[in-house]
Amino acid sequence: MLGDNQEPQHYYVGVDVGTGSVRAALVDQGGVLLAFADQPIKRWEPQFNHHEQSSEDIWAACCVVTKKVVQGIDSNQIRGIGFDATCSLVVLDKQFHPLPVNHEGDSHRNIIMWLDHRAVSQVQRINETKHKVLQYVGGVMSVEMQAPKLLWLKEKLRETCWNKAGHFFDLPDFLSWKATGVTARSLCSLVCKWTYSAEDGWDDSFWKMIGLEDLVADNYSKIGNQVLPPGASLGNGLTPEAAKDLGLPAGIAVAASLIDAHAGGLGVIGADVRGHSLACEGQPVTSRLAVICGTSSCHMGISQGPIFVPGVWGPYFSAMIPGFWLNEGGQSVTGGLLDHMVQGHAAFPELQARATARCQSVYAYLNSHLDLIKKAQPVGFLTVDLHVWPDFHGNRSPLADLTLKGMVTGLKLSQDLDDLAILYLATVQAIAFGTRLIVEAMEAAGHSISTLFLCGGLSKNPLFVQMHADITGMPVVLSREVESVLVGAAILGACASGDFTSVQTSFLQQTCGIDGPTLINRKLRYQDSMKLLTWVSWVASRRQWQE
Ligand SMILES: Nc1ncnc2c1ncn2[C@@H]1O[C@H](COP(=O)(O)OP(=O)(O)O)[C@@H](O)[C@H]1O
Ligand SMILES: O=C(CO)[C@H](O)[C@H](O)COP(=O)(O)O
Repeated sequence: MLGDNQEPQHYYVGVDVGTGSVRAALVDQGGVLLAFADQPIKRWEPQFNHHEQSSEDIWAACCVVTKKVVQGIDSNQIRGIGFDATCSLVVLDKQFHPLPVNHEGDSHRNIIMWLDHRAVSQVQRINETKHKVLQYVGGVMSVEMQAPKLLWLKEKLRETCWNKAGHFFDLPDFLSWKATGVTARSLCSLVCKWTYSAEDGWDDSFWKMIGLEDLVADNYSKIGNQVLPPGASLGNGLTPEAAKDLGLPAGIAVAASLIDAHAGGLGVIGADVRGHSLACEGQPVTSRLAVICGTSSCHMGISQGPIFVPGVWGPYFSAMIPGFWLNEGGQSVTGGLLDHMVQGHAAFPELQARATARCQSVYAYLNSHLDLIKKAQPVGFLTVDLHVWPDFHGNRSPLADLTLKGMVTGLKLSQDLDDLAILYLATVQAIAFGTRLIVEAMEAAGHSISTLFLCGGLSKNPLFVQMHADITGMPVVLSREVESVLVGAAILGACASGDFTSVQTSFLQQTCGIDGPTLINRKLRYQDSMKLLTWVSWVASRRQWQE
């Protein structure tokens, strides 16, 4: 029961749609996460580099997890809901029904996923235009953005998809439409993936130059001509139909969404770090780099003015934190690469059996196995002659080259569990070196970064976190709340509810306190510098060879 002076408790729901699963959380007005649920989602790869999903499957998963987290809660106390999602392309017809994005005509598969690389020829032609909008995506458009995918649909599926399409949504905007019936797009998705400018709006000449003039003729109604800042309240809130689906009251506030990496950035970048003797204490928030590590890793750095970093997406105005410019570095597969390397190894069945016997995840088992095999030797020595080049799915940043492939040097004939553990370590190190290259490119262009703030599934892996500290030489901060991406989504809902005036004044500060033990040793240790020297000379020789 509430005491006389006690305010009634308010709750917010955050929903995060990642590549592999959908998660939801119930968060209170102090930013504390009270309930969590997750649910896997389907994914199809009908041919190499084509990756598809289903918007109906994803919405159904959102409903399952939301119903779970609000169970037992008085629905009158739930004030708002926010969504974030991967920046995948959802295609619907004029009546909002799913349209196929594949040659098979399977309309269930109506999403071209963010990591889909089918539009290679289209993105090459877009980049050849050297249009000025490309300055705002790091100088080179990525095949993972929406314009090349739209062009692919027009060129390859004109009859079955393009001519019938009524609505192309970024997945975060699809979810807010599904919840409210409002087709307004978030500034975040349009600026980051669709070449929209927060200051100047759409650039007609770009769309005409790349052969998508029909979108202009239609006044952009298919891709968005009403744009709202993330966290803005949409329409009349949750529709009765969506409310029934989600198990929430109709009419509660629904926020304009964020892309998942941006929700993670919002969830961690404002952390209150006082009292931990960190370099960033007393420094501006622009000295922090949020690194959101899931299937991919995204490196989010903000600045007061625009900074143009070759090969790093942006600068994007107000796309993550209102009033700040954003640069977004990225590695297209990180968690996805670790899963690929580990699951594809001959010793994987043995690893799985041993991890299951100990009730551990395969990664926890591998980390303890590395502790055993390194014995008195420092961990960096284990990989002095084994190197991984991690661009198995091209290089997003800073080389911005989708044609790059992965590589492993130093392999032997043996394929036992020790070899698997060492290959896994070398892969983690290669990913961390990738982050270092991105940080160096951002700093060379004018960013001044002193501290990394990690979140996402990979931040639960202590080896991954430690290697990022060792290899970048920077302290790594982890939020007390592990599910920071969901906190970011809930911040949107809190903002839309009107209980807070902006995303900055929501419970950002309270939420992102840090734990003592999560502060990571910032010193490069000797063993790691051994690896550093060999890797850096290997990278240098590989670059020479490419040139
Ligand atoms: N407890 C854990 N320990 C180690 N790695 C983990 C753990 N949980 C998740 N991961 C890694 O994180 C990745 C998934 O992260 P997640 O944020 O859930 O991804 P997504 O948002 O892309 O669905 C997996 O590829 C896996 O490698
Ligand atoms: O490009 C993106 C963000 O800008 C993708 O949405 C993101 O990389 C995919 O996220 P995750 O790896 O967590 O599933």
